[in-house]
Amino acid sequence: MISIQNLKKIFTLDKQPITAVDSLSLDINEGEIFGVIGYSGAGKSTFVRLLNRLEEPTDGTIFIDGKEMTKLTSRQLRLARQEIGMIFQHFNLLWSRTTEENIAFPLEIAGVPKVERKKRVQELIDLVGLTGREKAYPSQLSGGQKQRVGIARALANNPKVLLCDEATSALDPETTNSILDLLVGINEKLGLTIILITHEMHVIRKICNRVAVMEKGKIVEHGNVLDVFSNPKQPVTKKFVEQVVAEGDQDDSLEYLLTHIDPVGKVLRLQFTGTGTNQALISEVAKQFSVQVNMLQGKITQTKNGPLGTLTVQMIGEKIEIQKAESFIKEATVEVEVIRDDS
Ligand SMILES: Nc1ncnc2c1ncn2[C@@H]1O[C@H](COP(=O)(O)OP(=O)(O)OP(=O)(O)O)[C@@H](O)[C@H]1O
Repeated sequence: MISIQNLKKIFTLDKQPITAVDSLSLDINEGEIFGVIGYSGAGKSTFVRLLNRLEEPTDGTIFIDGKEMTKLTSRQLRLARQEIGMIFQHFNLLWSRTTEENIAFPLEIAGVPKVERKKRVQELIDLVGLTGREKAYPSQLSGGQKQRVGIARALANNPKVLLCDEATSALDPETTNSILDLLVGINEKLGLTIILITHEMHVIRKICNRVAVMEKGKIVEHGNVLDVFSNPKQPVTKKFVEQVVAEGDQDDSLEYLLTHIDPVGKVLRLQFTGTGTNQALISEVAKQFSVQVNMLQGKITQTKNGPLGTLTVQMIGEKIEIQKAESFIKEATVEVEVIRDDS
């Protein structure tokens, strides 16, 4: 759906060049939710604004749905932008217009006749869960409701792509989750390609299929969310991963725990990387084999593609039963590391 080659944006500030996006190349598939994560100043906003040419690229090419965005005339660009919706951190609503008037705005610009417009606005209001709030002004809406108006407005002209610029950063955690659920629902229902930029790992973990990590205008690492976060290579990626799987903290307390448990059985560290496993595994082990499972510590987080994290357990029982249980766990494609063997 989107193909970007060698994209570059250099701003000039006080006669000094600032490279905000640097030789960036990336392909984004149709229908996926693609996350871009990075710290403040990494170039995320500039990157996403280059996609619909809210910023003009200094160099490089951008193809969206087969159209070379960088080559479009201003009239062609206006039409192409109807196929690219965008939502913003601070919503960017028109404060003197009601919910329905805000949503109708892009339809008015596209020249959609009044009767059709009315019908479409009502459909969108129902889709984003704002039924009953049609006549409210933005000042009368909560943050989450304002973002719902922003989403409905972005979807008005049936875009193929939705760009989300820190769309949940101004919202509390609960509202963030409800907006993320709405985005997933829209992605599934409409088959829309979503590009979402954020500095929050939680957002990536919850809804993205793939992720790119940005630093100093470049993509330093990208791939499937589980692959990138179960095996982060760059220091910046490792820092983000620690937000959801704090392994460093765990090693110290494990050392302590190991000196305080009976030296029996086997201590295993199970690494969950999403491939066809779930937390029911442990209860299954306890049911099928004559072993006791003593949970020592763990941190498992759910991603869109399955669980990710580690669990450290002590297996107590006959040596042969422990071996059987260990093989069973390995078959479930969980990585197993023996931390201590007293069996
Ligand atoms: N219009 C502009 N003029 C000059 N420099 C700019 C402009 N817009 C962005 N920059 C610079 O480009 C770099 C990247 O900024 P950008 O806003 O894209 O980063 P970001 O990752 O989105 O960070 P944040 O989340 O803080 O916005 C920064 O050094 C910023 O100061």
